[in-house]
Amino acid sequence: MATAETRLRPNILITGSPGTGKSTLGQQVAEKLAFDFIEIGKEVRENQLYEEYDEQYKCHVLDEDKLLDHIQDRMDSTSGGAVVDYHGCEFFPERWFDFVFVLRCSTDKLYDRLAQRGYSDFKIKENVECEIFGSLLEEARDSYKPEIVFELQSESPEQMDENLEKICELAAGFKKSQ
Ligand SMILES: Nc1ncnc2c1ncn2[C@@H]1O[C@H](COP(=O)(O)OP(=O)(O)O)[C@@H](O)[C@H]1O
Repeated sequence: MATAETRLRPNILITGSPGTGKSTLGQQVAEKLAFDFIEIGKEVRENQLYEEYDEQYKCHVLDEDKLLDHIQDRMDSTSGGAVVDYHGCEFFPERWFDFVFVLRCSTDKLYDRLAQRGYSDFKIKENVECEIFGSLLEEARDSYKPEIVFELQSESPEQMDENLEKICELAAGFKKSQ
């Protein structure tokens, strides 16, 4: 079972409210570093890692145990190099991640992005409120050591580029900083 001390490459978690840009940025980070991109939503859908369907939210309810079992070998591997994207973080084993990035976005921009996705008013409101309260940042700070948690604004393409640079720089310094 690998830890930060034994992993050859860092494992990276990109979290934040839905619509903040996790999958767009995660894809770019994984490509630039030649890491594996683990998009949790996609893994859950493709491998039926869910319980019942939630009519109100129009989505399946994640089965956390099934998901953790499903990605465990990749996350515990000594080679590391996983970029994980999910709008939650407290149920992952703490040892899995060397860096946790929390994307943030203003509520008006987030509203537009979620409306463009065709989300219901109910679902938009829930997600925008989650962003207003900074729920994901709080969850990340409660779940991981403060020195590995980074808050990143994700409102413009320029910020997306800056975030990509910052993550790649930190990943490159991973072993040096141990
Ligand atoms: N920094 C950004 N600047 C401008 N548009 C962005 C930014 N980040 C994401 N977007 C756009 O917002 C939408 C949601 O992004 P996405 O990566 O799917 O979010 P998430 O994975 O967090 O749900 C997409 O249309 C994406 O192009």
